[in-house]
Amino acid sequence: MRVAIIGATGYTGGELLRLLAKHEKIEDIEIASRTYKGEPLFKVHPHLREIYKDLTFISPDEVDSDLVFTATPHGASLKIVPSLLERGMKVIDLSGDYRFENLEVYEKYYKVKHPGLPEANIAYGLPELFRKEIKKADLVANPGCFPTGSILLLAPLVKHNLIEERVIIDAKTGVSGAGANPSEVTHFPNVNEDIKPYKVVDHRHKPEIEEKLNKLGKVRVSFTPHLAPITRGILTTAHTFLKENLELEEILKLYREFYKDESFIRVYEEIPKLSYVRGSNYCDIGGFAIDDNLRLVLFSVIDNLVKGASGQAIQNMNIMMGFDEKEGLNIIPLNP
Ligand SMILES: NC(=O)C1=CN([C@@H]2O[C@H](COP(=O)(O)OP(=O)(O)OC[C@H]3O[C@@H](n4cnc5c(N)ncnc54)[C@H](OP(=O)(O)O)[C@@H]3O)[C@@H](O)[C@H]2O)C=CC1
Ligand SMILES: CC(=O)N[C@@H](CCC(=O)OP(=O)(O)O)C(=O)O
Repeated sequence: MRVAIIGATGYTGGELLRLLAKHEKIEDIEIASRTYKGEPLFKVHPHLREIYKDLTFISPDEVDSDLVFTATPHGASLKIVPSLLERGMKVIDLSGDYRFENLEVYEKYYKVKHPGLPEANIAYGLPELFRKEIKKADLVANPGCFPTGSILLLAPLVKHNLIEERVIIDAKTGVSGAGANPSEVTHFPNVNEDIKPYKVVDHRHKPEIEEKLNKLGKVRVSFTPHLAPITRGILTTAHTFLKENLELEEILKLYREFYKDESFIRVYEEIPKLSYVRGSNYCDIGGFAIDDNLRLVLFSVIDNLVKGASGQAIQNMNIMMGFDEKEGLNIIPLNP
């Protein structure tokens, strides 16, 4: 199979290349960039030197593959994706441009005018919940990194109607979530030895989490992200209130049952740590605790560049193409 990556110079593009190098079904890869056309891959991704021989960047409009990963910023994907679909290519878009069914919500949070959804089978690419739709899709909207950790963390409780409508999600993210372009916010002295809340009530992942969880049950989401002095990883803490008293064992059993057939979800009693999933496609869920106000608190961890982006994109490709879902993703986490 022939795949292309547009935006291959970025962090998620580099991570796609790292993972695709071990994918048995990939015969050929095209890498596209506006700024590095004609340059060899290792100029941008020196860690991939010798792994891909003689691979050079082409221009995005030269791409001609069976499937294209658009690892481009929101707004840019809106301009690139429709013509790829028209030319008969399948697309997995890593931006937020095709994640929303309600385009008014997209426009409100992204401050970008949406031209409308293309005539194509579009699926939200969270395999654990939407595998059937992904199988039939021509265009998969790969989920945001925070939504991946948050939706997987809360789905069993919402689906089984066990919690009150309002939930609070507090998440800490690594700096690679902001992409490869440095900024004042991501400058080392501004991040190091500090933790900074940002977009405390209006982050664009709040409505994404809400729209998708509402397919399972009624829920209203409050979400606050924090930037932490780490490179990779998202730790998500959810505060929920149980409708009735439940034993922790019952909740753990419910989670194990809900995810029993899922290769990339691990459920356990202990509080999960970022290092348990670093570099891998796992989402670990654990640390369940209930206080005397019936607050149930629980945690998830993912690697934002893997399950939160490129690993999940490959999982989606595997489903779309009928490959083994784990192909290319048998990665053992890097602990510590
Ligand atoms: N980083 C993360 O953890 C996650 C990122 N995402 C999403 O994935 C997408 C890629 O993210 P990430 O790799 O971090 O971003 P980067 O900023 O690291 O890379 C994006 C790449 O897109 C290309 N690009 C930028 N603007 C345009 C444009 N107007 N037209 C065509 N190409 C363009 C650039 O390549 P060049 O200049 O060489 O053409 C750039 O290297 C984004 O939409 C992001 O929101 C989603 C989940 C997690
Ligand atoms: C640290 C940091 O800045 N993280 C980014 C994560 C966004 C992302 O990667 O997802 P989208 O594709 O939805 O933009 C943020 O909070 O906006």
